[in-house]
Amino acid sequence: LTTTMTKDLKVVVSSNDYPASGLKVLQEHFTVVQSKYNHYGKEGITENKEELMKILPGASALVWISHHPITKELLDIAGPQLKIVSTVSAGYNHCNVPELKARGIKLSNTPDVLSSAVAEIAVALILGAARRLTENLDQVRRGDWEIGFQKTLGQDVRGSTVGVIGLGGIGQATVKRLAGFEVEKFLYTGHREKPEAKALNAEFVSLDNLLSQSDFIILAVPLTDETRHMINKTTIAKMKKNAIIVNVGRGDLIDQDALYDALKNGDIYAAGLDVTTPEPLPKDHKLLSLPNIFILPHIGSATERTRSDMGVLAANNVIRALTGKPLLSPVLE
Ligand SMILES: O=CC(=O)O
Repeated sequence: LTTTMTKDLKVVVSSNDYPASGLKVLQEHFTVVQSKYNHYGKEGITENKEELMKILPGASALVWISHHPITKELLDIAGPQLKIVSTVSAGYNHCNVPELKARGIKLSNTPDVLSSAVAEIAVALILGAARRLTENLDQVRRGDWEIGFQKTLGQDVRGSTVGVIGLGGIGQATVKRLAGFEVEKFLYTGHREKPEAKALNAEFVSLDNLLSQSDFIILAVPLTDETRHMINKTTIAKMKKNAIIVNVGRGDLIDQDALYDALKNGDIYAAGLDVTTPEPLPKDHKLLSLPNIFILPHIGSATERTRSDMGVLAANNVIRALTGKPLLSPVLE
């Protein structure tokens, strides 16, 4: 297909804050219609939903910037010519894969390009939780510093055992970054042993082993029916008392009621979360009443370079789908 032919094809971009670099790639090939609204912003979901209802009909591709679900209704409104949903995220738990599959619609995501940025946030969460940054920042903000040698003491990463649940791109990038912290031992668990683990000095163990041995437990798995609430009352009971849980995957990997109880009762030491349920977390949510939790507002991939790379990859997947070529990062094809 030549560009003049593909110019007849309509590509819908679901939000007004898609990176300019990605938009430029799309506009060279297609007629791009972009929503005036941001899924997350003040304008909110309702306005954007109405806008999408207006702009979706006739779309050949949908570039999806949000974790709001891809519903049957949206797909019906788009129409049978829709060839691909290109989600600008690594996670695709919001994409209704069975429905896309049933309709023969392709799905792509943006893994790998975000692994280092998300790993940097995993390191930030580790340090934030271990060094009690929530409490310590509070002291600075209040102008009421605790004085003394044995004040709010934290935990070392040096000499610790770090357990990674899900040694994919993000898990591997996190281990690489932590290598300089003099970690004693890296463990990981997942469906199968990973060839990359050898070079990282990471040992494959069962989930139970990882839970009972790790000082830091890092969640870097996708959210699926299998992983939903994998951190719960039962699995927390297997952890060490000084365990620190870090989550850069999805909020629903953790049963937050169980996490709250464990942090409140001192059954584990702390948690660092970049993802929660819901997002945004209401400011009166009970998790925010805890001193031993360090929460960030889902900023894992939120750097200029990474978001731009994600935008361009999503655009290139659209080009490939609409010109009959294999996707660069397929989920479904
Ligand atoms: O959460 C972010 C992503 O899945 O890319």
